Amino acid sequence: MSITDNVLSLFDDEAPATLDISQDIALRVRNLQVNFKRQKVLKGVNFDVKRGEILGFVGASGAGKSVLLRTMIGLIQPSEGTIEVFGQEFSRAKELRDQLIERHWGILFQHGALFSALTVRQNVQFPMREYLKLSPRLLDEIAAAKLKMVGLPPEALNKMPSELSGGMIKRVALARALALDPAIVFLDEPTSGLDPISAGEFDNLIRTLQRTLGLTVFMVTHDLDSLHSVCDRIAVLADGKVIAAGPMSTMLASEHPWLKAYFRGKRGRVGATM
Ligand SMILES: Nc1ncnc2c1ncn2[C@@H]1O[C@H](COP(=O)(O)OP(=O)(O)OP(=O)(O)O)[C@@H](O)[C@H]1O
Repeated sequence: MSITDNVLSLFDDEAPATLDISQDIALRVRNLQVNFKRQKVLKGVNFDVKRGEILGFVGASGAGKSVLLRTMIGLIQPSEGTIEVFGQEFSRAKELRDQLIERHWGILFQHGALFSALTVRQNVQFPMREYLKLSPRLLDEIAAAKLKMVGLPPEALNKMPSELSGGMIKRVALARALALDPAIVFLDEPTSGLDPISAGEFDNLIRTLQRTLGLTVFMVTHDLDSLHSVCDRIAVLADGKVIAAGPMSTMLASEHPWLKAYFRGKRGRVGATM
């Protein structure tokens, strides 16, 4: 039995020593409800994210996508429901088990959320310093490797976030999200604020990383191009619930008024005039 096993057993007899990331369902959300005072934002959300897929999550502005994402990563406490990460219930997990689960995911917040007083290198190394005990040399080597992975040159390592373009900030934030070799990545509007070419390149990067690293990706997005080009499946949030989930072909075939307006409306690819 390892030291981790022993410590875990002090907290909870049934706490696992490791997370079984080979399970088919990476994330399972059931009857998730979130209330703010009298406002019910999530009214019983149900969906799965399969291991290795990119799930795009859409919904009208204010529908509750950010609330859902923040609840899934433990920043908001749900009033009801469960979130399972590779079969382990996250919402009721004890502190140490939380860490066990959090070790397996990376998060890219909407605007990158880099630490402005830290260099790119320090930003990418931040999660490693928090969770791993590595030599400074190894930390530097890993930071350089992660940066290369997201298509940035080694010169970027010593830059401050204020010296980076919006696209570079997103890439550094992605490198930081990948720092702990996560199994799951949460992306909050990854292409927002990028020009169409940079957004397309970022989509390709996500797809390439998902394929090469076998990542599971949960992505909140308004970007129809991303939904068409990188998402394996799409889930739609409306009235506090998931009203549809499936591949793009299912979305395009739906006669639900909101889905029709969103995917086949003027701004959708099908409805767009050249
Ligand atoms: N901390 C909070 N306290 C109270 N209400 C909140 C809080 N966070 C979000 N809300 C409310 O929850 C609802 C959903 O907000 P949320 O930001 O999740 O929408 P969204 O779908 O992400 O929208 P957008 O696409 O515009 O980003 C909104 O009515 C918002 O005002």
